[in-house]
Amino acid sequence: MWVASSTELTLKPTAVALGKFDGVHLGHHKVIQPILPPALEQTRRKEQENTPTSSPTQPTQPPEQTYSTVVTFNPHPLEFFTGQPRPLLTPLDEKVQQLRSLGVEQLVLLPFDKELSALSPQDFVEQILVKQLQCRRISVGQDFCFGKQRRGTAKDLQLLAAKYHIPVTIVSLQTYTDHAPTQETPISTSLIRHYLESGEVKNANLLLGRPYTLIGTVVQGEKMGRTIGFPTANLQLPQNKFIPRYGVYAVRAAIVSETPDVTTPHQNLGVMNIGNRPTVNGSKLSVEVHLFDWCSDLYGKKLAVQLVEFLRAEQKFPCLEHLKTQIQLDCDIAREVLRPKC
Ligand SMILES: Cc1cc2nc3c(=O)[nH]c(=O)nc-3n(C[C@H](O)[C@H](O)[C@H](O)COP(=O)(O)O)c2cc1C
Ligand SMILES: Nc1ncnc2c1ncn2[C@@H]1O[C@H](COP(=O)(O)OP(=O)(O)O)[C@@H](O)[C@H]1O
Repeated sequence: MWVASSTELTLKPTAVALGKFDGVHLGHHKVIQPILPPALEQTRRKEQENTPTSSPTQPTQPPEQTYSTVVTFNPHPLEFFTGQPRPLLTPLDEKVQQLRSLGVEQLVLLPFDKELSALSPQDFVEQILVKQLQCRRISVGQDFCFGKQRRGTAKDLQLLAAKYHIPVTIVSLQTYTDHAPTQETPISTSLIRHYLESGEVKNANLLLGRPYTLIGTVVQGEKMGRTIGFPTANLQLPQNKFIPRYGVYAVRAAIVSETPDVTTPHQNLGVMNIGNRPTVNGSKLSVEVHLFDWCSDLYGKKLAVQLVEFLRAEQKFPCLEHLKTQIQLDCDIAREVLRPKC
């Protein structure tokens, strides 16, 4: 997938899905769907790529090729306006990986600055979408707002783009059925963040359409884990990764290459602790995983850890012996949680 940090570097013409897409959740999938080339078209393109010269059987006038493009803002507009770094469900690398798996060909990161934030809805359409991105088709969510002070709505976009004969698909908010009595709740990034903050991992995973995943490089810790019989791989996460509720989780993990593939099976089962380790008077955040049935070195490797279930809050134990007993219990519970159910 091509990642462009400006419109000059963009492959054109484009079919564009617009939004922030943090999390790339099930609602986002629906917004992205209309800009993806149909399966048949994808096959044709692949065939063309493999054919060195044009063959007489090819259609004489193939439809114009557009690049399926997700257009988003960098930094996140909230970060720009508040000056506060915003932790993300999917930092850039993970977002790229998720979009690629959906079949998106290009990600454009529009530099969100004073100039861009001051564009009127009309100027945004004319300058960015029409002139710079050569947009042929657009898809947005129903609640999409754009232009200066978020004045433009999805309907406005539809009207403005119609002047240039650009069709705009407005995707209604995807909902999921919450607890009884069946209540339809819109899927949103903020709801997923709420679930993760409160340890409701299963709900978060349901809305994401996949498990929430922490991807990081294994770094050295204080080498205490091995002394209590539970070595833990300490993960260094991207600085802006959203951290879920502190505590202990049942997890599935995979050792991944530099560019992790979403299809990598997460075969290694284990337990993860997220917190500051009050028992050993730790003061900074540590994210560490103990893998079951594993005994070799992981330093420097990249691990992708899927959160499956929140087991308990982090506690301060009176001594390491008590912590050790509790971790053994955590492992037993996690094995049960992770056991394939028939
Ligand atoms: C499953 C699990 C549960 C843990 N629970 C706690 C806890 O409740 N309180 C705490 O202070 N530390 C907890 N820890 C963190 C340990 O204190 C930590 O693994 C140990 O200090 C070793 O750290 P090291 O990897 O830097 O050597 C937990 C670790 C694991 C793997
Ligand atoms: N089952 C296991 N789970 C996690 N890490 C393991 C395991 N077995 C061996 N290791 C290795 O041991 C290291 C963790 O040992 P530990 O004593 O906790 O040291 P550190 O404090 O550096 O994390 C991991 O980084 C990894 O290289």
